[in-house]
Amino acid sequence: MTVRGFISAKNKRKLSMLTCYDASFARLLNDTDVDCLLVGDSLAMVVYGYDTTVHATVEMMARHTEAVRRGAPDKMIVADMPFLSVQQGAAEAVRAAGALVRAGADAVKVEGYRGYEDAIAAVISAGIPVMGHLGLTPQFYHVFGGFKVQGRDEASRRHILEGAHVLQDLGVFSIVLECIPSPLAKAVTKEIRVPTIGIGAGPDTDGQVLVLYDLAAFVSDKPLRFVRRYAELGAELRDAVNRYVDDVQSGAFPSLSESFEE
Ligand SMILES: Nc1nc(=O)c2c([nH]1)NC[C@@H]1CN(c3ccc(C(=O)N[C@@H](CCC(=O)O)C(=O)O)cc3)CN21
Ligand SMILES: CC(C)C(=O)C(=O)O
Ligand SMILES: [Mg+2]
Repeated sequence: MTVRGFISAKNKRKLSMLTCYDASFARLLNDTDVDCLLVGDSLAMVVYGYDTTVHATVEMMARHTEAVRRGAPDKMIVADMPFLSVQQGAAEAVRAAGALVRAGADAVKVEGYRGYEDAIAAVISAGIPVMGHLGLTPQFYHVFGGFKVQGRDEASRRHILEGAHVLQDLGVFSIVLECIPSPLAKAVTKEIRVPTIGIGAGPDTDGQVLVLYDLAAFVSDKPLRFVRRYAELGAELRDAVNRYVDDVQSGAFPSLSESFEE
């Protein structure tokens, strides 16, 4: 899949995207049908254990993008522009986006738009495709007062609808819609020419994205409303670890065939 192919999928077939943060999972996902990998700044939470995504840095994103590219040579990769990387002017935004592309990304994703339209335009002018991201933009955690569904009041609805048009006019190739009411996601999807990718935005977007660790239930937290668990790998892995510990304690592991002769 290429950025061009991504755009032309609109009104033809649904797009699928999953987060990926390391080379081993990238190798696995490289051999699946998923259209696109997202090196999400959610890695600050999922991989590094922070409470929010504001802790992700350009260096962190670039290092993980390199790892994902090594593991998944054939997949389209989008890398998140981390907190404050587009808010410090166009030159800084281009520098950060360039670092992510040199690390192996095909495109970058930017949360929001208001106040940094110029920076988004500069990144696109530099030859780096940009994916927008509206609705629950987690980098605005401290403004929203938590991870809260957006687009429920008229001002927020208007901000999201306007934002979709502003981003389209700036030239983004796609827009992620996160945690907004389904009818609003449907309206945005109908109004704009580029594909929308939803997470917690209902069934009517042009595609869907999930965090791989959520889809596979690696962590046994209470599942978020918008997550479907396609596997229970967390429970399976915990069970495997406990069987390993039992075998170590009983001496059943390792066997002779798992050991070297003289
Ligand atoms: N593992 C993981 N999965 C994600 O989807 C994800 C991350 N991490 N980190 C970055 C953001 C944060 N996300 C979140 C986190 C929490 C809610 C949440 O608690 N949602 C409530 C509704 C909140 C409200 O509006 O009252 C829900 O019930 O879904 C939603 C999105 C989505 N992103
Ligand atoms: C949840 C997706 C859209 C994201 O931005 C991330 O994983 O960082
Ligand atoms: Mg993100």
